[in-house]
Formats: sequence, C-alpha cells, structure tokens
Amino acid sequence: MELRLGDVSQEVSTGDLPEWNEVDALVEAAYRRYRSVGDGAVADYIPALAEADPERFGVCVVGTDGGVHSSGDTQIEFSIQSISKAFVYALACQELGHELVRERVGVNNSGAAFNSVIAIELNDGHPMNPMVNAGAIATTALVPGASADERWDAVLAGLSEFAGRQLELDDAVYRSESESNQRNRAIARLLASYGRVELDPDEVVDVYTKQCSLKVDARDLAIMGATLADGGINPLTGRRVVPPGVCRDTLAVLSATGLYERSGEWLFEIGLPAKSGVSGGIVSIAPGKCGIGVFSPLLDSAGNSIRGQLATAYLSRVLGLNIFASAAHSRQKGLF
Ligand SMILES: NC(=O)CC[C@H](N)C(=O)O
Repeated sequence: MELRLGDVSQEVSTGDLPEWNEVDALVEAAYRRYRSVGDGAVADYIPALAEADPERFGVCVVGTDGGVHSSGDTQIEFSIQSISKAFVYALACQELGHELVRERVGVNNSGAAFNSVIAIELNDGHPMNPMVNAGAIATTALVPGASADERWDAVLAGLSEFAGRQLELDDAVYRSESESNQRNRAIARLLASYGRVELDPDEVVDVYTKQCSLKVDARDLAIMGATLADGGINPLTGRRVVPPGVCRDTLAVLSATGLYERSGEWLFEIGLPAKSGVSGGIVSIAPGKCGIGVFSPLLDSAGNSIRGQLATAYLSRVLGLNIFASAAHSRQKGLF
C-alpha cells in the first residue's frame, strides 16, 4: 500500500474538538482505527530488530498537566534507536549552546536516507542534519566528558531525566548493532577525515550505538515529548531537564528533519515536530500541550512506523494539535 497520511487529514475533521475528558476515548479510537493496518516491514538490517513482534501497537498521550492517556501496548519496551538523536541533541545544545551546535552539526534536512554517506560528501563533509546518522554521530561526539564512558554516563543520565525513570540498555540490540554497524563506523571515519569528529571515531560510534539501544516504551516517549512540550520540565517528575531555549531549538530542528526524507510530508499533513526510529517508535510534540508516543514496528521504506504515523495524524487532527492550524481551536477548549 502507498501510505496516505493525507487520507487521515481528509477523513477526520477538526471542526468539532473534544472536551479534555474525552482524550482517553480518542487515544483508544486512534489505537482501534489503525491496529489492523498490516502494511510495512520490520527493520532487519540490525539482526536483533528483525525479531520484533509486528503485531505490537501502542499509543500514548501525556499532557503538560501530567495526565497520561494510553491504549494498546504502551508498556512493551523496544530500543529507542533514532529517537535518541532528538534528546542527545537537546543535551548537546544545553552544554554547548545554539551557535556552536548549529555550526558543527547543522540544522537542515539533507533530503537523503538516514544512513546516507553521499549526503556527507555532497556537503564537503558537513553533516548538515542532526537527525540522521552522520549528524547524530557528530552530535554525540560533542557531548562533554573526559572519556567515552563519561560521555555515555552523561547521555544515559540525560535521557533518563527526560523519561523520568532510569533507562537501561537492551544488551541484545547493542551487541547485534555493534556487530553490524560497519556503515556507521564508515560515516564516523569520513566525518573524522573532514575534521567534523575530533575524537576516536570507533569510540564515538560505540556511545552512539549504546544511546540507540536504550529501552523505552510508548509511554516513556510520550513523557519525553511532553518534557519538550513543557519548555523542559518533565510533567511527571516536575524536574527541569533542559532550559526553554533548548526546547525551542530542538523542536525547530525536529520540524525540519524528524522523519528523515519524509519530514516535509509529515509537517504538511500532521503539523507537529516529531522524531521516528527504526524500531517503530515515534515521538511527537505539541508545544505547550502534550507529547505523543506511538510504537508499531511495521515501517515504511524510509524507516518510519506506518501505524504510528497514522495514529499520530489522527490525534493531531481530533485533538487540534497542528501547530499551523490549531492554536485558537484547542485553547478555546482548554485541551491540555
Ligand atoms: N533510523 C534509525 O532509527 C537508525 C538508528 C540505528 N541505530 C542506526 O544507526 O542505523
């Protein structure tokens, strides 16, 4: 099937926004509506990901008020994969500032697949896009620390603060990706050859592979998204994770780049900054309102969860979350 996010926009009206106490029912409706969509394929270029159960599907919305609205498999863990890029980017911006990260990593969509090598060459070795592998590896190399272990500790602590709980490594995924990540190691070496990675490239890729192997569930993703939606305060722990300016920078980058080369289509149909990963998760952020976490391992050819995209499109529409269309509507109703 050709993925038709546009069909969701056509079918679902925003004319009649729900009351806040209807959010549970709408999350349930998003789950029911798309749970039998069987298109797409589980990622298999990392052998451990091929073992994912294609039937799993979870949808969770967490409001900046701390309300949690879940349906389906929202407490089944999976490796965070590329979604880690968004949060490590925020941590790097917090430590190094807007200008330095912009200059070193870039803020534009490269328009190429997430593991593209040619995109690096076409831009004189500049990674351009922090949400694909080259830019994310360059970002991980910027995380402060005297050693790879210290950089990993900082990443683990930071992502755990976003989730509001201590995250753990999926050892099987980490081992499997470490044994099959020649392409990422090539990307890191290419970046090093251009002076874009100044540390040992294999050590940087190791930290990057670990960050991708952290276990989360759809609920964690929604909480992490809600933290960005709330200007950096985790709505469940009440703790500040990053400052508001870092959220602003991160959300701007996600709007341009969060769904790889499909980012424009996503923004056009759904109108939310978001980040996907090849294990089937997507986090979306409705600034000031909520985070949405979805999980379904069946992917389109760019590596984005098909059911996850459809469920998010539906929720963006019925909850009036599209940042280009919705402010007046949803504020009027007091949603989130
Ligand atoms: N798109 C993704 O989620 C890719 C992440 C994966 N760890 C990789 O580097 O290939």
